[in-house]
Amino acid sequence: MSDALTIALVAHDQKKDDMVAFARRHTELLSRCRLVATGTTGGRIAEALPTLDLTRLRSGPLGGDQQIGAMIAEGGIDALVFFVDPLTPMPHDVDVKALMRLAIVYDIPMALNGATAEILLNALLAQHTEKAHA
Ligand SMILES: O=C(CO)COP(=O)(O)O
Repeated sequence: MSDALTIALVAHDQKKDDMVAFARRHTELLSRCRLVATGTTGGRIAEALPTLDLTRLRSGPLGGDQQIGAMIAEGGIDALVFFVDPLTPMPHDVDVKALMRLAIVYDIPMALNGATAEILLNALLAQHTEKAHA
């Protein structure tokens, strides 16, 4: 799995069920990737899909978003799926913004809602399959 893609998965509390459902729908592709996730999101995904290769970082409000941002800056993340809750104020809003900002700075494919995440994952799958057959 040395050339496996590394995908970061993050979801705010109101979006965690959606993230688990998303991961379930895409278990086939995700099982061929390395996954990193913020703490609680990662816990929920690992509980539902224990066979995935998933590294849990700190919880978002305790630095998990920043850890993923640092990984992006170091070239360690190929795509970010971040299910954002736009209706709830967050104490770590600055961290959320900083993570999105770094994904933009480093031009990392970033999906912030379910519809875009579906398109992103399908595109990654097509790209990766193409590469594997090149
Ligand atoms: O708060 C988050 C992203 O900003 C997500 O963190 P958790 O996955 O630990 O809930």
